[in-house]
Amino acid sequence: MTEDRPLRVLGIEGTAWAASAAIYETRDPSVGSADEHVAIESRAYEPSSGGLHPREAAEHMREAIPAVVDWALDHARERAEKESLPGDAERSAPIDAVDASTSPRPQAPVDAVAFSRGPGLGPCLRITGTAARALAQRLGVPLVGVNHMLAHLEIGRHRAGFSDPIGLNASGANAHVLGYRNGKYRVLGETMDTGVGNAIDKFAREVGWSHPGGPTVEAHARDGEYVELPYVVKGMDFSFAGLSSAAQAAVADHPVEDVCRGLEETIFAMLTEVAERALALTGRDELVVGGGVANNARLQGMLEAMAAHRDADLYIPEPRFLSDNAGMIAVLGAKQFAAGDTLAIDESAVDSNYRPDAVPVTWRADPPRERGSDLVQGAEATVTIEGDRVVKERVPRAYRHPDLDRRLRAERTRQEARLLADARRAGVPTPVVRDVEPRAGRLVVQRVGESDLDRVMTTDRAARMGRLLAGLHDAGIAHGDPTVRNARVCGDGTLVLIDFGLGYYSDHPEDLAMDLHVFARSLAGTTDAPDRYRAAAERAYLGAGGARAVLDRVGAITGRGRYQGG
Ligand SMILES: C[C@@H](O)[C@H](NC(=O)OP(=O)(O)OC[C@H]1O[C@@H](n2cnc3c(N)ncnc32)[C@H](O)[C@@H]1O)C(=O)O
Ligand SMILES: Nc1ncnc2c1ncn2[C@@H]1O[C@H](COP(=O)(O)OP(=O)(O)OP(=O)(O)O)[C@@H](O)[C@H]1O
Ligand SMILES: [Fe+2]
Repeated sequence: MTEDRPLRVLGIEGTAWAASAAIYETRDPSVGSADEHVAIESRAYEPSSGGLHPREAAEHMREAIPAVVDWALDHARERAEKESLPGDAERSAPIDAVDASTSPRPQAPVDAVAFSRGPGLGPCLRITGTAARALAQRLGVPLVGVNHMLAHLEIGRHRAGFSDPIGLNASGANAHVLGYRNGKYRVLGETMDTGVGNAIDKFAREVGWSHPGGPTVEAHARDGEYVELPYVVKGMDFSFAGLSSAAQAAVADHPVEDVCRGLEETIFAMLTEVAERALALTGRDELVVGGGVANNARLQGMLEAMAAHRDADLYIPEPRFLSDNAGMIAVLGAKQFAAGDTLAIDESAVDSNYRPDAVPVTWRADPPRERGSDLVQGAEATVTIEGDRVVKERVPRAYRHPDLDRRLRAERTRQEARLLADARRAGVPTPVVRDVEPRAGRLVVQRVGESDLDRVMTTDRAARMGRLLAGLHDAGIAHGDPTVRNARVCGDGTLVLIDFGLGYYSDHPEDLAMDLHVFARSLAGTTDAPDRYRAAAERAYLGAGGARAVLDRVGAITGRGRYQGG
């Protein structure tokens, strides 16, 4: 902003439970700071019983949105009156003499109105959208449509001053890990079923606790002993459905405090693990977190321990920016407004399934891309090269409960050794296993290849990867994590598959399809021509026995990340 008066943006949030409005005032929305001005007013909807009822929530929005917006406008007017404006002639110009796109806020207290366009509950979104449109028109200022999920992460990037972090969204209706690349935020991993907050809230409701259950579960977990529950991570995707039902069943045999502890330990270890995998895959060293569940002290502690372990910078926004709030909408709205990313009223429809990776990112530049050092720091193991051997050690993870940690390290080491050998016998190139000590989490294998695939990706190599997966699947093995970092390229161009730690035996199309999905995801997160590589791999994969059925499932998985409210 070059003018001497600041930019002031009104944000409105109303996707599910929080009716919220905020005023963000700044001289430069590309630079955040801890003392910048963000004023937020929110009214929470409390369900009469059970979980969120969309109709009731919409009724709440109808009542509360006008009230919080009035509060925010009053606040903006007070701020505007305090501005010293020597010679600010345009402020008093009549509205119709000024082109709102070049010189906004002729008389209005704000320069733009930003609103949550989705994802969220349809009836709530429509009320919020209508309010935002009416207000922008009445004030004669532009309207900005904000993706709620990106707002959850951009507020952290903004306040931290990070340039290119990985983002972990831990909210009620969602759970995903995002990384920016070439104009879009790419989904690196996400829940295969419910949102993380919903999974916890559902368990809490079954136990008879009121909504939202997250804070109640947290309070009980503090006095609990860990109990084992299903831990499901596939590549960088994860699942909570089986976990929720197992936790409900476990209440019959264990004190509820213990089940709460098991639930938290398991769910948050899954989220921390995928966040770490995303950092390792993309070679980044900054992490931001967003969403209501990120209020949880145990999740925060796990992420802190993980980040410290790998020397990454972690930023957790203050609580008022974690749970749904209009402050994050106003801040991202201001960035979009400054980039000219505004909406025509007749193109401003809300979208209850608005995916974060569907948003063209107008407000930030591409960072310089380099993969730092050659030091090998996998997501879960330390890999040491000793001559023609590679020693892979699954070192204990301090963020995990010791019982869960022991179990995962031993299981994965044992399974990896078995699958490497079986794949090899089936004709799929893998390193020869020299030694395995599951309890120590230690595996010694033959050193293979000259480079990881991500560094030397070509269409031909993508096709080779497709053929290797076809061979593996014909042998009844799902790799579990076939990213571009888990294939090695030899001098003659052939590929060798490594890292079977998440692999398992299966011939279900859904499981096998996950492999192709994980590979495609990793292409989008690390290369510049993901669609071409993906097409080449899938074409080559057609050589596999049940290829058609598997490829059909891949399509279904890719389209799966829908908003699941309530
Ligand atoms: C689309 C939008 O409407 C939705 N918003 C949303 O879910 O509200 P949010 O404020 O981000 O998160 C609410 C969730 O956050 C959980 N939560 C709040 N405090 C918690 C705590 N201390 N521990 C665990 N969960 C907590 C609640 O139980 C609830 O499930 C979303 O972002 O997915
Ligand atoms: N047999 C091998 N020969 C040569 N290099 C290897 C071998 N095994 C592993 N590496 C190198 O070490 C890196 C990490 O190994 P691996 O993927 O097995 O560990 P990880 O911790 O499970 O990693 P991630 O979970 O991030 O994929 C590989 O990307 C590769 O560069
Ligand atoms: Fe949210």
